[in-house]
Amino acid sequence: MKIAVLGAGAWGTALAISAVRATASLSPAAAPRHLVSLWARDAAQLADMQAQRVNARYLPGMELPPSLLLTGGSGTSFDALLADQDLIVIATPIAGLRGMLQRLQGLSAPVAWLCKGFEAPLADTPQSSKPFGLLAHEIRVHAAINLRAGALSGPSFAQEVARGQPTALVAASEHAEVRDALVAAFHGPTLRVYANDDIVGVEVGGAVKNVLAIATGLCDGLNLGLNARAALITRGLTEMTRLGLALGARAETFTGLSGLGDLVLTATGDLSRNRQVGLLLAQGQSLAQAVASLGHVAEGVYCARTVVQRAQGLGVEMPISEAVVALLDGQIQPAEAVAALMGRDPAAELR
Ligand SMILES: NC(=O)c1ccc[n+]([C@@H]2O[C@H](COP(=O)([O-])OP(=O)(O)OC[C@H]3O[C@@H](n4cnc5c(N)ncnc54)[C@H](O)[C@@H]3O)[C@@H](O)[C@H]2O)c1
Ligand SMILES: O=P(O)(O)OC[C@H](O)CO
Repeated sequence: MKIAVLGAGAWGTALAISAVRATASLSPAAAPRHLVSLWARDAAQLADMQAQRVNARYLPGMELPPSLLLTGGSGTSFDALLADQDLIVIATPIAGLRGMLQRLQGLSAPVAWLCKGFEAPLADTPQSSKPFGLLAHEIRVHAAINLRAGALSGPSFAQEVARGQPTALVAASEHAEVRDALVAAFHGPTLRVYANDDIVGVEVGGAVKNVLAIATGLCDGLNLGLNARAALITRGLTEMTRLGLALGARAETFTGLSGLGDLVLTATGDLSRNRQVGLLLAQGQSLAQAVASLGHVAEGVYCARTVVQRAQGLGVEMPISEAVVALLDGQIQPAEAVAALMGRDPAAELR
């Protein structure tokens, strides 16, 4: 297959490396499985990657296979890159998705995005017509309705995928040919790709787990204990599921890779940028300091308010996400967030 990956951050680079690799062997000299192009927005970063054959800014220490084509630029060179691809993968944060989809309008190749989150509400849109930030598949409806597209999601740290460590992902789309293209592109000896047609559930899971990972990072940074962490993860899964069901998702998706799977990984794995934000806030850093020290996007910081707004609009209770928003907005201190959650009235576990 010919595959173009648009965005040379940590995750786009890792998946590009993975798609080139034909076997479990990490030898850069092995024959490539697919013809893969990695497109970088930043000219200086592109030049550096071409010179060093490493993405030192976003995925240091991982050699780029010789057959991986490194490219950049816009205008006709961008159009030429897209002209004859079998799959186009958008590897930007959700903030860049709308612009990318608009540039891809009219293409017939399947398109997939990797971002997990809700788009921030658009500043120039009247409150009355579109008050909430959107999930990625909702952005597609607004920006490029004719594209056949979907999401590649699930529990996956870029560094582990680039190293060829065993990982399972989920290819989500209402279009079977998009799911099939993602499986054909990425399923291999070290990466299993499952298909799911519940894109709403997969995207709610991927977005909300980032907010919950901030909460568990905070919990662990405050040394509240393993009981507290297990409680946060479990009750977090409940509130994620409630929002998903209200948005039209299927319940089973939340016990799958993009629900429980990604929540466990991100809430407990120190490679998570969202968890790191919680850990740094617990140390007394300001949100600005925590975000600046990461150097990578932590989507939960940007979408927590939208998660809560959409839940409130649907009458869905999300107390953990609400506490994260109050904390990120500086309305409460970490210890007060804990007190607010523990001080809630008794409730039935199942409602
Ligand atoms: N890193 C991971 O392990 C991982 C795994 C799964 C999913 N994701 C998701 O993938 C998305 C990208 O994450 P990442 O880790 O690669 O981020 P990153 O911070 O490592 O890199 C982001 C990349 O996107 C580019 N970019 C930023 N804004 C852009 C815009 N408006 N238009 C075009 N390009 C833009 C940057 O130049 C950079 O190359 C996020 O939504 C993240 O939640 C990441
Ligand atoms: O580093 P995070 O917190 O953005 O998480 C990365 C992936 O989404 C984990 O699946």
